[in-house]
Amino acid sequence: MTLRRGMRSYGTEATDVAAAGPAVELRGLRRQFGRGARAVHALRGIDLALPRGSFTAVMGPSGSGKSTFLQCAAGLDRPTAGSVRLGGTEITGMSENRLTALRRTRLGFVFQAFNLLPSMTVEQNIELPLRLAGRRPDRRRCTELLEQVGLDGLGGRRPGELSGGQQQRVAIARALVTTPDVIFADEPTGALDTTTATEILALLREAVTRLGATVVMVTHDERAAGYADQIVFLAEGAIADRTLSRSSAPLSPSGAR
Ligand SMILES: Nc1ncnc2c1ncn2[C@@H]1O[C@H](COP(=O)(O)OP(=O)(O)OP(=O)(O)O)[C@@H](O)[C@H]1O
Repeated sequence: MTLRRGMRSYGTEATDVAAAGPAVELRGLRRQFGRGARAVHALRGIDLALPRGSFTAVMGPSGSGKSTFLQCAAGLDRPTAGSVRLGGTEITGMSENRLTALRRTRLGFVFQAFNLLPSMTVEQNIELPLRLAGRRPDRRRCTELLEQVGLDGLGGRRPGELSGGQQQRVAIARALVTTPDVIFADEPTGALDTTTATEILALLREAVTRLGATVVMVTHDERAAGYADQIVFLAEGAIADRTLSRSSAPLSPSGAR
């Protein structure tokens, strides 16, 4: 499965000023649950900068802080300390309304359980982020995305009439529709068989390589992580290691290539 050429590219369209900076920048990120003797330090000071157009896998044992990392980086949870910049915008301290608006317009999400709305058609699911952001649904864009993810002609179906792999393709199209700064993927192949998982990972890889999308993916699966440019290993809430997965280009200390 490959993304077709001739697609809308990412990059300079919305935020030229910020375009030069990293897509994701985390500084001294801490997240503590509870207090005193019962405090759990889920994140203990994460420093990480992810360039635009990069694919990062986040791995680590159960309880190492992967979900907390994703939630804080995507503005779904508030860190106890530190800062999160997305597409050059500091989100720490943002009001809930502004955060919601930012998530709708500038972030994409792909979940293990697909999280499509069953009563809506495929096309309506893909257009949903545009509607929520108060933007006009764009039929041509939707058709283009359906082609890109290999679902031509299936726009009128409902999610229940699709296979798991097809549903995840819809979720990827939905994540791409707003041309977001970052796509956060949480175990996107966790519910899929090996062959289908490979197709979905190849699709995410191509969204990065050909469209210039930025993907941050939490996964337990080493093979899945192999599709990323780099793997960040968490252990007990800290970055224990970082390895380049596909490229041999060295990473600078700040994480930018
Ligand atoms: N809401 C919460 N309240 C208290 N502790 C929490 C909360 N959420 C997470 N934790 C704790 O923070 C730590 C990190 O949890 P997190 O879910 O981020 O790990 P994970 O690496 O995603 O684990 P898994 O791979 O099992 O999903 C764990 O010790 C967990 O018990």
